Amino acid sequence: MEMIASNKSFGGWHKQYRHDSAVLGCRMRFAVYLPPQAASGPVPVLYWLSGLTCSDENFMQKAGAQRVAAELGIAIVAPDTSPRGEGVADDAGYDLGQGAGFYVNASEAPWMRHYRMYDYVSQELPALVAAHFPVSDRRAIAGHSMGGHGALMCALKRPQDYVSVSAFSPIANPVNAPWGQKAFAAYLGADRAAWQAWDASVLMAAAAADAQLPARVDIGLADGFLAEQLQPEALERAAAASGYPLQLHRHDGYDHSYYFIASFIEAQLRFHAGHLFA
Ligand SMILES: N[C@@H](CCC(=O)N[C@@H](CS)C(=O)NCC(=O)O)C(=O)O
Repeated sequence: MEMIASNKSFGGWHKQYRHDSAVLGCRMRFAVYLPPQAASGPVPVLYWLSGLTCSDENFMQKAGAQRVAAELGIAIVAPDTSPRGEGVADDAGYDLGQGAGFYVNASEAPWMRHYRMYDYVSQELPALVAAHFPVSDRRAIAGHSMGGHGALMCALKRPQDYVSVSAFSPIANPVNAPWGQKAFAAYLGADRAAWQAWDASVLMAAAAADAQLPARVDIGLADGFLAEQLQPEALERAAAASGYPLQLHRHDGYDHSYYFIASFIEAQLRFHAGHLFA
């Protein structure tokens, strides 16, 4: 692991690293924010999964999360959104291939060789972070859009690994949305039965009572992707079906951008703190 950037921020440190991922079979970059409290002992950690076209940098540069993370004493880890590199399969579209890994493990050629983002964000990266940084085993997960869905999916598939989950503008039901259908057809194949295990609304509707985590979702009502791609009502129906403790907040006038995320990241961080420090 090689450190490639280090910036002091609100008394803590933003750092970027490169490492060779065994799971993805390529060199990856990720970012960490370490709050000042990390200098004197282990701190809980929030994983942030970004949306289409993003890298580890969008959240760290645009969300303005460092001030509140420093106050609360929460580390934040932001991975990239796909495997990367010249030898890694790609597509000309912004919504498939590099920058658009959808946090699934691909089963189809040519994607299956590198696109194993679920295993990367839920297992390889947390193990690497635990080995190199002063973090406790209290872990939460959050994300935006494709990454909002990824966060919900990770929390639903591995509830034992997290204490809480949140999302901004998630693609709530990808098996029924154009972005999700395009990506899942490529990564998982034509058989839609195989897609179900990677859809947060499908998983939430079936979540057993003892596998449910506190969940907060924030949606902007002026988000141009809301009706066609995001479909938050699918998640609401799923939560109602299983009794899942989902808090869905709708915000008038906000769009899909980081201006929206920056406006409510404090609320999401305080939500997670209530569980990370419980
Ligand atoms: N480029 C796409 C949208 C991509 C997009 O909105 N990406 C979101 C995540 S889904 C994002 O966070 N973009 C990067 C940024 O705003 O920093 C389009 O124009 O339709």
